[in-house]
Amino acid sequence: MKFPGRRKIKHYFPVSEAKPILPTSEVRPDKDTYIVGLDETIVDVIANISDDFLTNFNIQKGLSNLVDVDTASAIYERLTAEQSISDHFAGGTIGNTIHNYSVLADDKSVLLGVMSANIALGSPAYHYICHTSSKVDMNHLQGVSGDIGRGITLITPDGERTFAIAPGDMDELSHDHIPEEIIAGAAAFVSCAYPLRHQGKPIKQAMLTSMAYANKHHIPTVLTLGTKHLVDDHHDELLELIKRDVNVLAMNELEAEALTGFADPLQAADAILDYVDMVLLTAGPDGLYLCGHTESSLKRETTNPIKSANIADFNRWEFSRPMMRQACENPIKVFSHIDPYMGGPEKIRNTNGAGDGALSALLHDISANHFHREAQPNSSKHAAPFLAYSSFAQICKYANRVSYEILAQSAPRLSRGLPEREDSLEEAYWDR
Ligand SMILES: Nc1ncnc2c1ncn2[C@@H]1O[C@H](COP(=O)(O)OP(=O)(O)OP(=O)(O)O)[C@@H](O)[C@H]1O
Ligand SMILES: Nc1nc2c(ncn2[C@@H]2O[C@H](CO)[C@@H](O)[C@H]2O)c(=O)[nH]1
Repeated sequence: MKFPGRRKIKHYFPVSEAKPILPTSEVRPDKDTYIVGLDETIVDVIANISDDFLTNFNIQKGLSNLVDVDTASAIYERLTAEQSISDHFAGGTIGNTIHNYSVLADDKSVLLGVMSANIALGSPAYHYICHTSSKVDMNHLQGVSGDIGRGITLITPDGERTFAIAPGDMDELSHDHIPEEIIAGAAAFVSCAYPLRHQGKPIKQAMLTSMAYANKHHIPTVLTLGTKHLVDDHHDELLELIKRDVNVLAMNELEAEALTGFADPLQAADAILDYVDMVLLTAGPDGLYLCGHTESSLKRETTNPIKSANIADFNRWEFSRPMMRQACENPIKVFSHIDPYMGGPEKIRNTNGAGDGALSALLHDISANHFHREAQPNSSKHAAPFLAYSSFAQICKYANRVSYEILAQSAPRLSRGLPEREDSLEEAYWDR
């Protein structure tokens, strides 16, 4: 486990202690610190196109559109004829998140989903495996006879990404295949709302079963919303699920508006905190918000400039550490916001996965807390049952920094961790 993010002063964090036995690729619930993610396994097929291309195929810009096999083939043929396919990457919003988590934490995660039982060279499954960290344990995937999903990722000249998803067998994950003991030993369970749009497909029940196991074993449950029209189409069902099963909810500002009716991210986050313990809300060029609860007697005041918007002085307590609302005697809401790291990269070619990157940083902080609590239970860090290792403000910095890296690499999966030492300008940023 690597230390999450950077800071001037650290508590003792036993990262360099040698592991007592030989490493294994398979997660051992009683020994390892890991997170579990459930996803539709999707390979992203990246192509640069014009805005007209989207209009011609009736694809809604900026969203994830489900397409039938014929439309997918027609799009694919056109892209091939125009030689506009630039690459194949492993994708899936949760696949990306746990891959990035494993790269950042340099530690294990478990992927639950399907995989083609017979993998041919150059097939979607082949690309998926090639582009996934070896720290992602794939021993619990369910074999299927067909292909995994293909997410045709259409990049318009403004850098915006739009998906045309051809599902293949990606939704065939059965609830019988969910390993309860693996979820029971995790630092967190993470999934996305996408399985809800495949009503009648087994993956929805597999996701609900996983969440029920996570709740049964008091494992923090994290859900990311996926795409705006999914929230519009499944609003009530989604809200019920969130209220019942979710501790941490992640989304962008469009999804937040669809869920709450508030276009203002802060008001939306405030409303969502009535249902969940913590909210990560990314807002593209406006940066990101991390909001949640802490115990009033443990709150810590920020030394950053105080910000006001629709909530006055909203970031006052951002140096507090997140807690589950239930664990607080007198819970207060805490709000933190950060502008994009260094204003964002000079040129953004592709915004795909920037939000997933922020979520993987948050998961790293949650699992680092789990790791530290197991290793140093008497540390003052664990005087109360905190949900994460760092303060809201510190996690914002880390999440923001990771999003920047995704934008700078123009790919949703990190090919390497963050640099050990940042250049002088960047170092000053961590110290602030
Ligand atoms: N145009 C931009 N300029 C600067 N930073 C940006 C820009 N777009 C995104 N970012 C950074 O990336 C983070 C996440 O971006 P965004 O809100 O677009 O995620 P998203 O829509 O959830 O993405 P995805 O669903 O593809 O993962 C932002 O909080 C910000 O830090
Ligand atoms: N699981 C899942 N991921 C998706 C879907 N549409 C887009 N994505 C992924 O979202 C990621 C970016 O957030 C991309 O890498 C896509 O693969 C979908 O329908 N289901």
